[in-house]
Amino acid sequence: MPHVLDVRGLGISFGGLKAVDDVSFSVERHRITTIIGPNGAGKSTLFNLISGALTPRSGKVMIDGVEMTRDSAEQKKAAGLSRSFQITNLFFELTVAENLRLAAQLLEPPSRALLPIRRSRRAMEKTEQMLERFALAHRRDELAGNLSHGDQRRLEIAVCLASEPKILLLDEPTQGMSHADTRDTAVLVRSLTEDVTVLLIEHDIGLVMSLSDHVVVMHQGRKLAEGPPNVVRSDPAVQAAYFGHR
Ligand SMILES: Nc1ncnc2c1ncn2[C@@H]1O[C@H](COP(=O)(O)OP(=O)(O)OP(=O)(O)O)[C@@H](O)[C@H]1O
Repeated sequence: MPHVLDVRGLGISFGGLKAVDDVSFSVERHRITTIIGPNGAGKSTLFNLISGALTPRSGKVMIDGVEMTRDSAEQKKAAGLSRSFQITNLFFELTVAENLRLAAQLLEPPSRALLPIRRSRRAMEKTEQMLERFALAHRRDELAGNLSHGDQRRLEIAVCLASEPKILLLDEPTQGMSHADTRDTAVLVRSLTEDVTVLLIEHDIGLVMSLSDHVVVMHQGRKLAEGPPNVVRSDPAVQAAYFGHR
């Protein structure tokens, strides 16, 4: 079976700057792979190249063995790649349940996509499932805009999952969260791997070490190292570049 995501020799430059330079790695199914690296290392650019927000100058992006390097973000989404970035997938003026139903509507075949949402049984069932799983059932009729920041981030992840993607790209899911919310989100992200493969960008090194199955270290646009968290952490090159000491 092919890897759910394969990145081969990916590169892009901005002016003279090689923001991502010849980066290759594979993502194993149902595991958590985390991209780390100092500010400006190229993590967000790499995510943009994978998700289709940017088109690479060189290299390949394969989803489930199919080359999709130059496909748009929408095409990649249809192929099962979903990206959560902060809370940008939410409609603040709709309720929690409505946000989920809209996303779950994508589960319907195109011929049924224009049915009134209340007649879409699959979307309704998925919505209920997500409300339970993400502990948002008691807030189902609240406007998304009125939720706490932590609940909004949780709803954002739920919305991404409601369309049953194969792979979920999470960009700093705990940024700006309280200690308690960070802990809850870590538990939640870990539980997601039952259904989906997770690719993360995360700065909180404690979280990276406890949550990741596999870590890819970026530095100045290049892949500096990759491996299990404890192996990567003790790598002298990573120590020097990322943790700032030798
Ligand atoms: N659209 C752009 N135009 C020009 N330069 C860019 C653009 N996007 C990113 N860069 C540059 O590319 C490099 C990599 O940036 P990127 O945002 O990918 O790093 P990062 O690892 O995500 O950093 P951070 O942790 O601070 O978010 C940086 O030097 C950045 O200034």
